[in-house]
Amino acid sequence: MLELRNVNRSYGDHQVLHDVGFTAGRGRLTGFVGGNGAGKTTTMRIILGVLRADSGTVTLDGQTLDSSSRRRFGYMPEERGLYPKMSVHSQVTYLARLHGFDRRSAAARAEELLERLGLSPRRDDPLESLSLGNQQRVQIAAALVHGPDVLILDEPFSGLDPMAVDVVLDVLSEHARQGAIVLFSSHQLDVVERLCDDIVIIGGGRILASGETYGLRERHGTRRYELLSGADLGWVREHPGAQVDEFDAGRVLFRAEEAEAQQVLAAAVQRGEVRRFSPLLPTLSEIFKDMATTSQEAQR
Ligand SMILES: Nc1ncnc2c1ncn2[C@@H]1O[C@H](COP(=O)(O)OP(=O)(O)OP(=O)(O)O)[C@@H](O)[C@H]1O
Repeated sequence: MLELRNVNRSYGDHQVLHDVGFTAGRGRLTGFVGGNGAGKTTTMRIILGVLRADSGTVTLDGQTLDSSSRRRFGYMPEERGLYPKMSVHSQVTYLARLHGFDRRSAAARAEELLERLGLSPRRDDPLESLSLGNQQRVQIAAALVHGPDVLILDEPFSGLDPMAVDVVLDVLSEHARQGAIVLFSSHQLDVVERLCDDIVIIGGGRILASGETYGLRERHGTRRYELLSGADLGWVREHPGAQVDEFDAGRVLFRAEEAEAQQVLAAAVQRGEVRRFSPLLPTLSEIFKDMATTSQEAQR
């Protein structure tokens, strides 16, 4: 497990991280989300040891990190840094060689990753001739080349089309299933919601929430309910404790506490055939906006 505790960091007299603490577990995908300037990249750089924390600790399986344990890390930075003129295959092979693979296994490892990431047809093309999305896949191959124990990715999905998102997701999930820690930042909350086991939300340099994605959605906010009936549902608007968000004759979307929602359901059964009654969890995007607003208000 990767664990951060009470990590603080300032640039000059501007404090950008305030007692940041969270964990990222083995075998799981952990999404790190926050708005622009929230502190994601700064936190990731501290984990990687390229930036020092002013105070606080980062440990891996209980041990303080040093340069030797960090050799088992893979990193995909936000600013991409590969060789534009080199061919895709040579590039990934070269990086594998730097990590100590012999010539033959480096070439085989590169081949395997390019195949997995759908890049085989472009293996001999120079990086600069690839689309940005494909260059990004090469960057992911570069981060994975040595089978890292801890994989940290800054915005790995930005600029990828939905098919490419799925390809990359498969590769990352498979890597996590082999026992690695995979932590990545993303602005794409729909993607994070769909694919992450755990989530860490940061706002203004403070951790606003962390834990299992589903649990967070279950715990947070007032539930919404969708009710479909053969009869008109206009009466729900007058029902005490129910706040209607959408209404269209036989369909209503409303917010309510559990007890009131059950009363609405009972009343609907009295009035006609209920075709569907389903609680809807808030989306990550709704939770995130809510938390970001609350934290901005708290800091004013
Ligand atoms: N080298 C630096 N010198 C001064 N301030 C910095 C430096 N790097 C980052 N900051 C500031 O630290 C804060 C956090 O930045 P950081 O890059 O960690 O955020 P982020 O969450 O990664 O943002 P984004 O999603 O926009 O990339 C911002 O206010 C930023 O302006």
